[in-house]
Amino acid sequence: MAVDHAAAEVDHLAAERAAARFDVEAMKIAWAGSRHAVDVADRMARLVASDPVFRKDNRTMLSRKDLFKDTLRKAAHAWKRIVELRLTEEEASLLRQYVDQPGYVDLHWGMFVPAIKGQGTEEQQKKWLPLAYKFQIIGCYAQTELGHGSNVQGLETTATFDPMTDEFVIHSPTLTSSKWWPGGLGKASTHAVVYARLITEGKDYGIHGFIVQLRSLEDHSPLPGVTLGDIGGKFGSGAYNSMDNGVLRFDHVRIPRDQMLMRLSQVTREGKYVQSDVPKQLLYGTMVYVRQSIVADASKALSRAVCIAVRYSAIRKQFGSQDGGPETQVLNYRTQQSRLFPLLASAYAFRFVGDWLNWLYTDVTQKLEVKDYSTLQEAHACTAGLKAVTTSATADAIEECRKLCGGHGYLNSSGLPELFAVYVPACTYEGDNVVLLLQVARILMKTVSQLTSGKQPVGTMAYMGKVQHLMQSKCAVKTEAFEARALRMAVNCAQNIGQASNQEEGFYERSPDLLEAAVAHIQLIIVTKFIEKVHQDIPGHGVKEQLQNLCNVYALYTLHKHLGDFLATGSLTPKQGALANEQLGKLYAQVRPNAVALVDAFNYTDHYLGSVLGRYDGNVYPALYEEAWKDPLNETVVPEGYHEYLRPLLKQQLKLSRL
Ligand SMILES: CCCCCCCC/C=C\CCCC(=O)SCCNC(=O)CCNC(=O)[C@H](O)C(C)(C)COP(=O)(O)OP(=O)(O)OC[C@H]1O[C@@H](n2cnc3c(N)ncnc32)[C@H](O)[C@@H]1OP(=O)(O)O
Ligand SMILES: Cc1cc2nc3c(=O)[nH]c(=O)nc-3n(C[C@H](O)[C@H](O)[C@H](O)COP(=O)(O)OP(=O)(O)OC[C@H]3O[C@@H](n4cnc5c(N)ncnc54)[C@H](O)[C@@H]3O)c2cc1C
Repeated sequence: MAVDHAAAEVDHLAAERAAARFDVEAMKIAWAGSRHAVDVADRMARLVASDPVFRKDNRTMLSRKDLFKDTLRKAAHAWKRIVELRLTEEEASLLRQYVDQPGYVDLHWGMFVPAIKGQGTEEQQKKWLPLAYKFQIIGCYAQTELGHGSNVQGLETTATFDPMTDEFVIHSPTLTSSKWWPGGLGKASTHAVVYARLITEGKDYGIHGFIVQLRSLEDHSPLPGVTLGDIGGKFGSGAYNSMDNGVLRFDHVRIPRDQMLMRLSQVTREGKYVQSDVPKQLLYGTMVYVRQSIVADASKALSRAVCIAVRYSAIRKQFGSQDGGPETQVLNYRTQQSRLFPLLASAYAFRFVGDWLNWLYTDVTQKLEVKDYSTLQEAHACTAGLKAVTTSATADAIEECRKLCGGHGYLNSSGLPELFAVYVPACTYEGDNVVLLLQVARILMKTVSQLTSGKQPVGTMAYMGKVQHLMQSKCAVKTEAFEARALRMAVNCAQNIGQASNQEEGFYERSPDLLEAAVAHIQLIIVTKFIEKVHQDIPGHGVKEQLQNLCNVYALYTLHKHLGDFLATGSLTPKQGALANEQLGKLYAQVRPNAVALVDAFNYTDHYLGSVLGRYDGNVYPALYEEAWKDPLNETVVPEGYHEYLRPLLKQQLKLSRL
């Protein structure tokens, strides 16, 4: 009798869900942060999923032009719904997230508005923010240039004050000074916050922000002296190609003096440069804000990929059939578990560290308001380091999830190729990950150098104050091993740098080791924040136990992967390393029956997941089969080009064979 495999697969997910040993509804709350957060996210996700304008299953088949127009349409429709339904800021931001298509609105809300809020005076905020809030202007963040991105101090665009007219003259003096990359700039934005070298009274005062109008509010044409366009197609189909990353050149464009963002410093009517009594690093505040939100996004992207891979691994069967019975679910293979479960644990780890980072950011912002700058360095180190570590891990993990799904993972309909293509630039934008880790390393070296002077490190560096203990002990406790590893790596670097002829040369020579020391420090933060989370009161049957397991998986997997560091620094013995690996195997066995329910707790709709492999109902094979027929190539049975290229070839071969 023929077996209906498709029906059997659907039952399989039901069986997986029934086998879970914890309360999934309670885990949804632990993941989202509160009952309210679950409810509002659920409502917004369903609103988007049920609206045909937000359809995205055909996205990878659209031409660039159609894709961009589709993005404009979705953004306009989203705004219409936000206004009609009088959505709150929280609801509106979730709605945009679930629309799930990069576009100019991300930069408008994510960078243009925050830049004005952070760097504009109250008066400037009063003038510009209402326009931005009502979409009477569309803004982008124009910092990076063709020749300089990482090195912000190296930007070349100039803003020269003209006291005769009380204006700044914005100019692109070279090809390499062309603004290059800003999202939303290419086709949509009417305005930009432009970063340029401020020159007044013949002196260059370095990089400052200016609000510059780029396009007419009447017909969207570029204003005189402004040349701009899109920089061209990007990696992958669909993916980030919905975004109009742009190029922009200025030919002596004049703006009123009061369009310089003047919260951090001012230029007077006479052209005098006046520095406010705030640290100049606040110029980088928008980047700090976005870096912390990128950490939160890492857990979203990673959890989507993991959700697809876990559900599909429960459906997919290969080998192991006994007497014609069913084959083995690939999720039962130990290798599949050892590749997949650390990624599941990382999704939870990044979620919780992201929540903590959001708290830290809010705390720093409140302190800044009362001119307390004491935690600015901590905020910079944590946002930069966590952004780098979580995005690199997530990009690698999405690709691993694609491989975990075998051949079908390579199909666009699996959702994984597009997810990877959209996600991978996060390793570069908002600070190249290596450049950001080197910032963390600089702060680590500074902290180590201050240890001898008796200055007690604070915040996430506080563990370095236990230097005497951590440099000597063998570590029995997990966190202590992570602390010892991070501290010893940093101290080793500092000692090696100390032997160089000068500090900068030493830093340069030792930069590969410094990167690893920075990663070790950041991984310690992630492990610590996960442990702190599981020590909290977490309601719901079995929820705390599951999170404890995942926390152990994350810590032991990280330890296993970086065992070389732990052994080389003497933070663990080889025997401890082997025991940790043994323990990891046992933990995977505990995760196994709960895996499907643990990804259900992310509470993603099929629309948001965008994957035939990750469908909630597990009905993978009929969906894959159906999806294939939707490809434009299948619109005709005989392909276009047959008469031109295939038929003559085949006829020719036929003639030759008759000879
Ligand atoms: C919810 C909404 C989210 C929406 C998000 C939408 C996502 C859309 C997708 C993509 C958007 C992408 C946008 C972009 O990419 S915008 C461009 C981003 N560009 C960068 O990130 C550039 C990276 N480079 C830098 O940040 C800097 O150049 C630098 C690497 C930090 C070096 O700067 P600089 O040369 O000035 O500084 P030094 O290294 O000499 O350091 C001097 C001291 O300053 C301290 N420092 C540096 N940065 C900061 C900071 N951000 N905050 C606080 N302090 C900082 C540094 O530690 C030094 O301190 P010291 O005490 O030693 O003097
Ligand atoms: C999709 C996307 C969207 C973007 N959106 C915006 C936007 O909206 N607005 C905006 O202003 N910009 C935007 N950017 C630009 C982005 O911020 C920069 O690309 C990023 O900061 C990296 O800078 P870079 O391109 O100059 O890289 P580079 O610095 O040229 O990096 C090249 C290589 O050099 C290495 N490197 C650089 N400096 C050092 C160093 N000191 N030590 C060791 N190695 C080093 C890097 O690790 C990297 O391997 C976007 C970029 C992308 C890809």
